[in-house]
Amino acid sequence: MNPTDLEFLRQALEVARRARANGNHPFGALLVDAQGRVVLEAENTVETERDCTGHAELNLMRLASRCYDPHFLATCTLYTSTEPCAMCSGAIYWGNVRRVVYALSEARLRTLTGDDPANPTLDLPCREVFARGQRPVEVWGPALEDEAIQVHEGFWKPL
Ligand SMILES: Nc1nc2[nH]cnc2c(=O)[nH]1
Repeated sequence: MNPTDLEFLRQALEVARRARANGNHPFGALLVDAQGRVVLEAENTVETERDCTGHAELNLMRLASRCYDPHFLATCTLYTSTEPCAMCSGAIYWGNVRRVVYALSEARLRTLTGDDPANPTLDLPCREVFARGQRPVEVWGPALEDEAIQVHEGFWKPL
């Protein structure tokens, strides 16, 4: 990880703040090419689209595979405000993105969401999902967790 990675992670936290302001869960993701250009960004849309698969990273990968070919995607980095869940890790893998940088870990997210039925955390580290694939995906994180937690402050309502 380098200082540029931290800048892009902070941008992903901004996207997560926007998702929350737009009535969704506080998650956001960015796709950045090898020249350091942000080529796509996506918010979580679970509430407004009434779509249980509307996670930020899955929305990003759906767009990415429509807009770009897999050779290009292999040169990009996906930045996300929270570690990708198992579902999103699958989408990242199938889409051929080879580098992921995340802020908040899934395990730390679980300490915030507790037993809130809106987020029954699937606590499976993305590294474990990627390790089962046939092609490597480099993963960096957690990073900036204290900043990442702020985006979730007061959002989740554990029973
Ligand atoms: N990383 C991530 N985790 C989630 N858990 C629930 N929704 C999301 C999402 O959009 N992104």
